[in-house]
Amino acid sequence: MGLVQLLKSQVLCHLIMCYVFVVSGLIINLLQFCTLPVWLINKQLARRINIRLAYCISSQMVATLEWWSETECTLYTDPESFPLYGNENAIVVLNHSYDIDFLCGWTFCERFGVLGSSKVLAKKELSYVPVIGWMWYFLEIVFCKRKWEEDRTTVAQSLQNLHDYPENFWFLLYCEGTRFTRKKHQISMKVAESKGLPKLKYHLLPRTKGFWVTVQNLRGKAVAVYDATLNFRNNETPTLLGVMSGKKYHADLYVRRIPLDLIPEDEAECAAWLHKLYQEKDGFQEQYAQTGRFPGPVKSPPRRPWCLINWLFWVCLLLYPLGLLLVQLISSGSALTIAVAVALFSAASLGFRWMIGQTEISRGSSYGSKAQSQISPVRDKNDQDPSLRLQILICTVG
Ligand SMILES: CC/C=C\C/C=C\C/C=C\C/C=C\C/C=C\C/C=C\CCC(=O)SCCNC(=O)CCNC(=O)[C@H](O)C(C)(C)COP(=O)(O)OP(=O)(O)OC[C@H]1O[C@@H](n2cnc3c(N)ncnc32)[C@H](O)[C@@H]1OP(=O)(O)O
Ligand SMILES: CCCCCCCCCCCCCCCC(=O)OC[C@@H](O)COP(=O)(O)O
Repeated sequence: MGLVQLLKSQVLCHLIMCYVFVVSGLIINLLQFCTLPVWLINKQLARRINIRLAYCISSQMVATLEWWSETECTLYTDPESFPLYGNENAIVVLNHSYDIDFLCGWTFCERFGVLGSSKVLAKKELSYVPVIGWMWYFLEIVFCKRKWEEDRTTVAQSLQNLHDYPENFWFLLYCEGTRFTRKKHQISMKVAESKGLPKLKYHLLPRTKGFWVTVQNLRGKAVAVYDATLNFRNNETPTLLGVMSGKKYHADLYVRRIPLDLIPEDEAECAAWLHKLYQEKDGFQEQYAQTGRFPGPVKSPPRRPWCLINWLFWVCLLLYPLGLLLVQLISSGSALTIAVAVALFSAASLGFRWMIGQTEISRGSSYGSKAQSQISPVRDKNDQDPSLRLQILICTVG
């Protein structure tokens, strides 16, 4: 291990990175809060300001991936679609199998110039995460409780609000609804079996309602669906801590552009369309497992310097006051002051670890792994015949 690599793997380095990220993030959150009056006077201006402020936060994580860990991100796509990426509004459908799949998604957003404006259908719990979750409020991110009866109106309304959004954005949908684990996979395949759907090997059974509501409500605004399938070379299982330790990963992303007009409007047909899409995605993953590559030519956009410049700016700005504080602390010689500082430092470290934990599949939710979370009583009563209901219940409990 070289000296630089050794340095990158040090906990102290990670703490400094987290310090810069959190303190700069909170400053930006505050600036975002200050845009509220602008919102009342000129909504589009407030949105444009918030896009740039959000970029200052998310691009720090992208810089960590691209410049610190030097992870390679390769794009497989057809050359005709390539010039359209970043120049139109699109719905992105991505597999949800890795701790850092969202970060790879962000990297492509950055390279196509839509990082600040990009959106996601995110679980409500993420809105409480400081910095990222708070930033998302001002970006008009669509949150869901993963309870359809509650989500159907709120999600549709939030999507409608995006119709006059002033800049191009990608709207990310993880149709699997939760991250892949063996247990969740087993359960979702039992659900697939009970619905007479073909089994998937590499994906959870997609949840179709969020996709349908998104497509319906973004019609006229988004023009395409980008079917994106992500994998990592050599069976790598990347983590955020790995990235922060300077570990270099190799991500491969296969993207197909599908015009939105080709997607059926009818809910049942749209659901069937999505199930078919996931069977195709599974096929691509199988090909990747066999050959180590996705179909189609490679057309990778290069990394851009802006996220690194932004990161260096915040590092320079925030390390000086931290150093000054440490010097003053040590020279104060007061045991009480030092004890308070140590306590604060420990609390901050725990907070940073909790934030990083949000990205870890091993600390993920139980959504999709319990029978009760899958069949709501209302839908149960209206949508399914009793024998099918019983069958699913037996399958999921079993
Ligand atoms: C050129 C480059 C291109 C691309 C680059 C790639 C990407 C970049 C793009 C943008 C980046 C932007 C931002 C990224 C940054 C950060 C993102 C970080 C994370 C946020 C992600 C999340 O939080 S994921 C979790 C939240 N999202 C979702 O859940 C979306 C999917 N879910 C749905 O659509 C759901 O339907 C719902 C949430 C709307 C409602 O959920 P609910 O559970 O209430 O209802 P469902 O109807 O889904 O469930 C019941 C039906 O499902 C059947 N069932 C039961 N058990 C299961 C099971 N285990 N698996 C599957 N299905 C199951 C059940 O039988 C019911 O069936 P019905 O037939 O009645 O529907
Ligand atoms: C410079 C680097 C400093 C890093 C500091 C820490 C940053 C923490 C950022 C937290 C971002 C959280 C995004 C998590 C995205 C995610 O993947 O969410 C999972 C959900 O989809 C599904 O959840 P689940 O049902 O639990 O699988």
